[in-house]
This record gives sequence, structure tokens and C-alpha cells, in this order.
Amino acid sequence: MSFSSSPVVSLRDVTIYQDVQTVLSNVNFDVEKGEFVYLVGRTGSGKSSLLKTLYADLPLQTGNAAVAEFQLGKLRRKQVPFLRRKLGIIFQDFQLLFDRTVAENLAFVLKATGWSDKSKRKQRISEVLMRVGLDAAANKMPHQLSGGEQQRVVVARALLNEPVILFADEPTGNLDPAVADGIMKLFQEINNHGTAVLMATHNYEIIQRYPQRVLKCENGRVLDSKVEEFNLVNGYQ
Ligand SMILES: Nc1ncnc2c1ncn2[C@@H]1O[C@H](COP(=O)(O)OP(=O)(O)OP(=O)(O)O)[C@@H](O)[C@H]1O
Repeated sequence: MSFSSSPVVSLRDVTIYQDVQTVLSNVNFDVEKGEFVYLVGRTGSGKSSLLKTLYADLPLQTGNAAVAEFQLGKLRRKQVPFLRRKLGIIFQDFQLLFDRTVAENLAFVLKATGWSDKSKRKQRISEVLMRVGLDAAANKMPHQLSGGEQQRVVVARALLNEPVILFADEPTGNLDPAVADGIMKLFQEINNHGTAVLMATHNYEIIQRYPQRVLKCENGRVLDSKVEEFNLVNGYQ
């Protein structure tokens, strides 16, 4: 049995590309188990490209990176679903299936990730919906829910397989401040239960209200508040 304490994310001398364009270079950082880290930077600075590389949507071409104990440089296409099962991924646009109920949206993911027992699926769906405060919404269609409630369903979906880390790209982007705050509280609670979070955001107020370590994409580099001081304020446009 192994009780590994290796970081959930570890990058060494990584270059992030979009096609042949270099977006970020010399990227070096770790995210430890249970850590909460923000990712900031102006629009186009490379936040989404970095996240996409971490969940193997963009290939790792240069440097070494490990995520949830998978070496990204050596990852074959057929291994990608196994990596993704260890991750929770949350986008700004909700990407729910609008022709299915909330429970069916969640069941779809469970079936695709090997949950063959129907009663276990049902049980897990009710657990995650309870966790995000939406246990009464299982049989509703997504369009019957508010934007904030839809985002909670997305968070519930990301929690289905008990991920070691949540990657969230602007999860509060389209939400009004009070609803965004509710989503942040949910993230904090999930983090307090041991899931690491790496969250890209343009929302300076949220970082002020819930201060955590910050990684900042700037001029093709990633700065880390853990190792150096930098100006936070100009990373949000
Ligand atoms: N699919 C793509 N094909 C080619 N270039 C892309 C693609 N997506 C992004 N880029 C380019 O890569 C660079 C980084 O973009 P990225 O989306 O990672 O930035 P970001 O920091 O997430 O921006 P935003 O805050 O606006 O989401 C930009 O120059 C962008 O134009």
C-alpha cells in the first residue's frame, strides 16, 4: 500500500503552446494535495492554455509535468480518460446537456466512467447533489434552474469521481456577485475536505475575500506568490 505525499501537480521547465506559438515558458510549480491556488493574468496571457495542458487537452511537448501521478509527456491517448477520472474540470460555460434532467446529466458521466451498477449510480448522484445543496433538483431540466444552480450542477458533476484536484476556468465568470460568492463558498468547502483546487479567475474581489496562493501568467512566464512578490492588481483585465 502506498501513502504517497507527492504533489497533485508538478511542472518542471514546461513550455505551453497553442499550435506552434509559445504561450508560456519555463513554467515551474507544484500544487500540493489539498492546496487552493488561483491562476490570474490578463486576457490572452495563457491561463486556459495552461489548464488545458494539465488535463491533457493540449499535448505536453517540452518539459516534465505530472498530474495525479500521470506523467503527461508519456501519456497515450487511450490513457487520457483514466487521468480525467482523477480530475474535476469546470468551465465557464456550463456544458450541461440541456435535453436531459440533472440526474441524467450526472448519470451520463458515471456510465462513461465505468459505474455499471444502476443503484450505485443513483446513490452517488444523490450524494453529490446533496453536497452542492441541490438534492431537490435531480429531476429538473437544466433550463428550469438559475445560472448559479446550473453551475452547482457542474460542480456536482466534477465531484462524481472524488477528484484529487478541481481545475476550474472562470467558474464565477457569468454569475452575479452574490451567486459567485456562493460558488466560492462551495469550492472552499470542497477544498476543506481535501480536494486541491486550481482556479483561473479575473475576479480580484474574490481573491481579496478568500486569499490563497496565486499563480500569475505575465509576459510569457508564470509568477508564484509562494516564491516572489508581484503586483496582483494589474492581472485582471
Ligand atoms: N485554440 C487556439 N488556437 C490558437 N491559439 C489560441 C487558441 N486558444 C488560445 N490561443 C492563443 O493562446 C494565447 C493564450 O490564450 P489563453 O486562452 O490561454 O489565455 P487566457 O489567459 O486563458 O485568456 P482569457 O482570460 O481571455 O480566457 C493567446 O494568444 C490566444 O490567442
